[in-house]
Amino acid sequence: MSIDPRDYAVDYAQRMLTDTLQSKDEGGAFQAAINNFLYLLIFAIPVFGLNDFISSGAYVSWRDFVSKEMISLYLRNRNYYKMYLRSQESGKLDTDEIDNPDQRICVDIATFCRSFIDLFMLFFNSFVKMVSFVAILWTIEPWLVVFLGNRLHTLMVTHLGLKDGTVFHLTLEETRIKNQDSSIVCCILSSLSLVISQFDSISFLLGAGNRIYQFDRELQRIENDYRFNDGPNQDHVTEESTREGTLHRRFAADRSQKKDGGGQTQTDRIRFVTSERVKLIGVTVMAPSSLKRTIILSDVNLELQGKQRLLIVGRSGIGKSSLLRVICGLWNHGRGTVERPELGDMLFLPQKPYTPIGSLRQQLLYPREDKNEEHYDDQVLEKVLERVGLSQLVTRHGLRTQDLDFSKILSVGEQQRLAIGRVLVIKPSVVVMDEATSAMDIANEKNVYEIIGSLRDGETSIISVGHRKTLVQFHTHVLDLDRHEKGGEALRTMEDYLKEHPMQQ
Ligand SMILES: Nc1ncnc2c1ncn2[C@@H]1O[C@H](COP(=O)(O)OP(=O)(O)OP(=O)(O)O)[C@@H](O)[C@H]1O
Repeated sequence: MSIDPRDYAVDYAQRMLTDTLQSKDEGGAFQAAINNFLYLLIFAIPVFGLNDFISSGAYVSWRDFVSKEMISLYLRNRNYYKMYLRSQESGKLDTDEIDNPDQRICVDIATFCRSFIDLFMLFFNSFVKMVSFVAILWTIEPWLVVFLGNRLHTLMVTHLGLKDGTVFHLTLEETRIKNQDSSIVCCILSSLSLVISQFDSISFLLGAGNRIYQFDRELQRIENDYRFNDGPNQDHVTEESTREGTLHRRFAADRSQKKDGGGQTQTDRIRFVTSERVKLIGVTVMAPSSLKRTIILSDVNLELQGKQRLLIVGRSGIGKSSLLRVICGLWNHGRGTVERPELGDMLFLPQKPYTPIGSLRQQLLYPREDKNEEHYDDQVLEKVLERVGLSQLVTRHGLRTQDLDFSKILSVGEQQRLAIGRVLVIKPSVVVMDEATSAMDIANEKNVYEIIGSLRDGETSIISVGHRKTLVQFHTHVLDLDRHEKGGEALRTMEDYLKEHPMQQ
């Protein structure tokens, strides 16, 4: 059953024409009907056009706003990476696994906004139409409204089991009213049965809404963890705390005890302090399981000066990646203090870089926020790509032209070089690399370390984890976690380390 008001307007005009033809154009009624038809067109075209314009405009603006908010929350404070880690831990933690975050942002928000606006317009139009038709009916015969009220109830029930045509005939026969009245009955009936006819759209709306709600709730949870455990308040904790600071810490302590059923205390959180250099003081790293606190590494001490490049080595599973996550503020489970620059001044490069769907330019600017984007010149970015050996990508895809899923287009080695391009854009004071060159050939790996070594006049510190022997030549110091496990001095110069491990050369 059609419920588009345009159909009813056309039906109404057609019926007027038919009536005048049936009455054999008494008194120039046909000409009047033609004129009415023309007036209706002149009035209806802009009104219906405006209706579409407003609903499409509302959809685009709303979708744009919600998507930007979600993207900003997703990318802020490395939330995307924390979400990825949480999803891996979901078997061990009481968290929901959030699948396909990109799809939730791209598709679910669009589906939700579109369905909501379409349904809203539909219900609104139907409501207005029903009220106006009831009013028309009232002007024809007031008793019809009361009579039809009772009949409509029966027809609504019948409608569930009958085809539209049958309902139409039933309506005609039962009410024994004129053509106009019967079409009014159909209108009212279709308005009332809207929820049934729109059942699919309502299901889509609820499904998409639920997926967005889950995603948002998980992001808020991660964001709260950041605010109370890794965030700026915690970074600048001093003994002479303000009232606000005291409250924040008390809240964080209450919260962590509540969350871990009292099994974890405030002392099971690593303290972060902003500093120019990376320094670890008595850092113990724990696995983020809510049930059992397994210690991965205990009492690690380390101080890294500018120009120093640290390679973290040790057997598989000893805790190299976990230590990097702690340094970058992705994990805070454990004890001790981590001093490090502001997170915005550090760049963490995992083995498989995150490539949000977008243009080549957006890949390079990630994780910089949108508002800073225009600050970067296209030519500068093209030079960056040239330096990491990816200038052919500009010819192939353009810098701004296409939104692409680069994780499917580029090889892992190329994605890793793209991530190095981000280092050139951001020029951080500390670069943390977790097997970030593992898929590159030797020449590209050498080029990458030379590039990072040349940043900030060589003042950029590097902390790497990797198993390849070739990495030794690019680092000045080694943190040997195997030695640390045996109780020996873990931090040594590369020279000393190589005396003991000549095979690594
Ligand atoms: N989310 C987690 N929850 C519980 N345990 C974890 C979690 N992530 C890592 N672990 C455990 O912590 C230990 C250290 O893991 P990590 O990834 O840091 O080792 P790694 O030295 O980097 O290993 P590899 O060289 O193989 O990459 C491992 O025993 C691992 O199983």
